[in-house]
Amino acid sequence: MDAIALRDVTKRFGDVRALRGIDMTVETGEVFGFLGPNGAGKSTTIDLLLHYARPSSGSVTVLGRDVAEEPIAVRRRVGVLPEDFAPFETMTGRQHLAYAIEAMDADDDPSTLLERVGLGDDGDRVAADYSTGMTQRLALAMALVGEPDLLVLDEPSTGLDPHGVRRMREIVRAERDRGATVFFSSHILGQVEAVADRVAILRSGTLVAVDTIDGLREAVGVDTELRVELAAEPAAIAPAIESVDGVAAVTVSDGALRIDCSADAKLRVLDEIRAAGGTIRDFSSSEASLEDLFVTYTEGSA
Ligand SMILES: Nc1ncnc2c1ncn2[C@@H]1O[C@H](COP(=O)(O)OP(=O)(O)OP(=O)(O)O)[C@@H](O)[C@H]1O
Repeated sequence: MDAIALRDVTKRFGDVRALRGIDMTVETGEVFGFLGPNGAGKSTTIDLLLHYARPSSGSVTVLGRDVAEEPIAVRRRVGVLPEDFAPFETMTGRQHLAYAIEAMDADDDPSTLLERVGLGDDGDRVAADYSTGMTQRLALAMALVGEPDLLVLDEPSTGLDPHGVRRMREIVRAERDRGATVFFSSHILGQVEAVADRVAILRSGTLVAVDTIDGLREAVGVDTELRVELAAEPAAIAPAIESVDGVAAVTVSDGALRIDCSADAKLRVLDEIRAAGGTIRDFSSSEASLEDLFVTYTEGSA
């Protein structure tokens, strides 16, 4: 069973075509990052998953159920961290959790959840007084109530300090290890890279890529820059490397070879240098950042 399946989903708001035919499957047990620039349609997609809004056309299946037909059954198995969570005026963090536990008919211990998200010392404070990051931690704790089969996290890192970001990542991994599926939206790319098994990139309501991070790098093509220092003159070796499969360009700078190549060509390049008689003193490689990939996929007119 897929955790999420969208089939030819469109969503219009008047003249705005927020989603333009989305086909996407999230497998059970994976951490799936949902990326896109502002206005791409991420929140709209999440609203459809949770039946907060209906698609203009197409079908949305979550945990094997058609969301339009069984919205309540679906929601009982889904933990949600909404983008715009605002605590109730007078309730403490602990009371928010007690409320969520009752609503989910679950038996979690509020103290354990508060500890888990790093609010162990603040559970009895009024949540409306929490800082942005603390509010986000509380929202995550509420999403974890009842060991949901699917976690839907909308921009979960918003407002978190580096400790909070790390804790969020650890919780996401722990939830995946427990068997849950995690679907989270973000435009903070490094965090997606660190934790997602696969990512989808949305641009102006259209999916432009669904792949692993490595797969995206490969699809974009030239993605690795190798710098190799040789014992002898590098220019003599350069022609031999140009013909290696996956190499896009070879240049000599500062007495070292600079090779632009695909990620899987790195070892072939080093082998070829040795085969051509070169002695490698040192080498380093830098890979295209997710930021570069994101720009590659989302820039230009829609
Ligand atoms: N209720 C609405 N009425 C009219 N237009 C809407 C509505 N909700 C969303 N839109 C439009 O749909 C498009 C997608 O918006 P959405 O909020 O899904 O983007 P997003 O990817 O979540 O962006 P962000 O990263 O800025 O949160 C935008 O053009 C937005 O203006």
